[in-house]
Amino acid sequence: MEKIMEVKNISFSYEKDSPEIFENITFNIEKGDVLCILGPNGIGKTTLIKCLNGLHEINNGKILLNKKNIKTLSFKEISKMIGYIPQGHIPSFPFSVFDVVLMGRTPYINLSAAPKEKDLTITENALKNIGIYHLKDKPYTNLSGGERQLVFLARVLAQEPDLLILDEPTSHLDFGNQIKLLEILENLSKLGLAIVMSSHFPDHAFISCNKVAIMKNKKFIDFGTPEDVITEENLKKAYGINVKLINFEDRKVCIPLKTNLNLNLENFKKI
Ligand SMILES: Nc1ncnc2c1ncn2[C@@H]1O[C@H](COP(=O)(O)OP(=O)(O)OP(=O)(O)O)[C@@H](O)[C@H]1O
Repeated sequence: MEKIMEVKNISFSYEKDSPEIFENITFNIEKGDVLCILGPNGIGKTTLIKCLNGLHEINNGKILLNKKNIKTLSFKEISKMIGYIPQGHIPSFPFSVFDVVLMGRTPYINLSAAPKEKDLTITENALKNIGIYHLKDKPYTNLSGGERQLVFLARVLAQEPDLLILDEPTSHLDFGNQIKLLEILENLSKLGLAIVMSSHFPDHAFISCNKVAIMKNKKFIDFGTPEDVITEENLKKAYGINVKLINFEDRKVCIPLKTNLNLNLENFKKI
C-alpha cells in the first residue's frame, strides 16, 4: 500500500532540557488507513498530533509526508497534503459558514487572486457531503460547538488533503452526530483518504478504524488492529480501570466498570 506518512523514532519535549513527552515512536500511515490514538488525559496525544503536522519541531527522528521530510516543507505545501482539525477551535470573526469552508481552498489560491469557480464548487460539495449545506449563510460565530466541528470537517475536505489529522473530532458532537461523523470518516477512508484521530472512546476505534495506538509512559504500549489492541488488559493498563468487552452484532463494545471510589465527603455534608 502507498505510504502517506512514515514516522521514524520520533521524540519531543517542550523545552530543550525538560523531560520528553514521548520518545522513539515509530509507525506508518498508508492510503485508506484510519488510525485512532488512545490514551489517558495529558499523556501526549495532542502534542504528538501537532508534531505530525509540523506545528511542533521534533527533537529526534524523522517524519516523512508523501516521502518528503516534513521539516523541508512549507506551511502551504503541508496544507495541500494534511487537513488538520485542532481541539476546541474558537471563532473570532463572524464569517459565513460558506466562507469558512472556502478558506480550506487557501493553499490553492494566490494571495491576490479571487477564488475560481472550481474552488466555489468544491466548497459547495464539501458542505453537501457533510450534510450542512443549510448552514452555509449563517455566521460561524453563531453555531453550536458541534456544528462548528462539522464546518471544520467540511473545510478540511475542501483542502483536498491526502491525510486528515483530527484531535478528538467527536468531542462536541451529540450522540447521533458522533456515529455519523465516524461513518463519514470510514467512507472517506474507502475513497483513499488516510486519517489519524485521537479519541477518548475505544469504542470509536471499533466503528471506523483499522489501526489503533495506545499511548502511555511516553510510548505506544500497543499498535495494531482494533481487535488485537483494544483488549480488557490494555484498557486496564491505559486507564487504570476494569473494562468489559462484549460482542454486539458485528462489532465489540467497551463497558467501563464502576470503580467504587471510596470518597470521604464529610466536609460537603457540613456545608
Ligand atoms: N505548550 C506546552 N508547554 C509545556 N507543556 C505542555 C504544553 N502543552 C501541553 N503540555 C504538557 O504536555 C503533556 C501532554 O499534553 P497533551 O495535551 O499532548 O495531552 P493529551 O493526551 O492530548 O491530553 P488530553 O487527553 O487531556 O487532551 C501534558 O503534561 C501537558 O501539560
